[in-house]
Amino acid sequence: MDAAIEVADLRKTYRGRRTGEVRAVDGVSFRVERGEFFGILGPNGAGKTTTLEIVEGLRKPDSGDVRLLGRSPWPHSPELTRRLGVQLQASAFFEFLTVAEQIGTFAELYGAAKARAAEMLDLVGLAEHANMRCEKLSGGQQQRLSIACALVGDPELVFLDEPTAALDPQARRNLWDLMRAINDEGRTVVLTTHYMEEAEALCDRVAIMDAGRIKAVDSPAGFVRKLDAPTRVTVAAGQLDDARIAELALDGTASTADGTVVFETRDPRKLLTALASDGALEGLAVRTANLEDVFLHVTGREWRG
Ligand SMILES: Nc1ncnc2c1ncn2[C@@H]1O[C@H](COP(=O)(O)OP(=O)(O)OP(=O)(O)O)[C@@H](O)[C@H]1O
Repeated sequence: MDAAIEVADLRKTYRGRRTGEVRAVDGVSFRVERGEFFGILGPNGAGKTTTLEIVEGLRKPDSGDVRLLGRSPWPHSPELTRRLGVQLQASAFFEFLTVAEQIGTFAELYGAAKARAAEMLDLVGLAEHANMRCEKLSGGQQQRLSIACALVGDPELVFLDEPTAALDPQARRNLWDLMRAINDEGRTVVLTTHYMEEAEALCDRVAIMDAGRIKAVDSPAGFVRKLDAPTRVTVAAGQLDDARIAELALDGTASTADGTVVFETRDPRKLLTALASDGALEGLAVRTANLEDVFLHVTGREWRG
């Protein structure tokens, strides 16, 4: 079977009078399998939206090739469009329409049944707001409505461009559940995000993007495993004397600052057992490497999501 997405060597340069030349996408290639939850993670301006818009067939690249479900997005074909669900970063709703009218318009465009529109509103938790005008919805509700509109045509491949940007943590978690459910139904999902934890929590594989390029692609766990970074164990100072700290640090490092002792070890189990038997667990914190450390390693830059 064809891959869900195959992208080869995409390039796009914007030319502005004030900004000069910006190489927004600078040789991007990747492949997404059917049924995958694929993330494109990168800071603001990395080129995620431009990449996604090209892949969706909304923007033409300067060069490069895109295949969606085995077909080129150009020229547009209704057969292919019907199999795609696109949620854009800034959704423009017809503000005078109600929620039901808005999604009804999308349902008509996709040739979907009225019942399907109601079902989607239910799925995203907006059924009781069906008669509310779109302009009255909160930010989170608008994001959910735009996802419902993207799903109404029952797409195989769903694109979500930073759907949780600017949402409060609770609304973000609710959307995570919704995105998981969409993928669990067998749909391929492509998500752009600048939230590390989001990519870590949702994606089967993540492409780390920076300055127009994809720097690496792997599963979140695979990235961290390959990094082979030590575990950082912190306890409150004052529970261990210097000699014991040095002894416990034998297979790693230890430093004391700001009232805490920080160990870096490759054998956290042994260290934690020793700390427990010393009764020195006050202020304990254990931190393993995460995608933030991976980003630093892969790009040579601190994460500034
Ligand atoms: N229409 C445009 N005209 C000129 N420059 C643009 C245009 N769209 C994007 N850019 C520039 O291209 C670069 C990549 O932008 P893009 O929006 O693709 O990145 P992004 O990773 O999606 O960032 P964000 O999270 O802020 O949307 C940025 O430097 C941006 O300023």
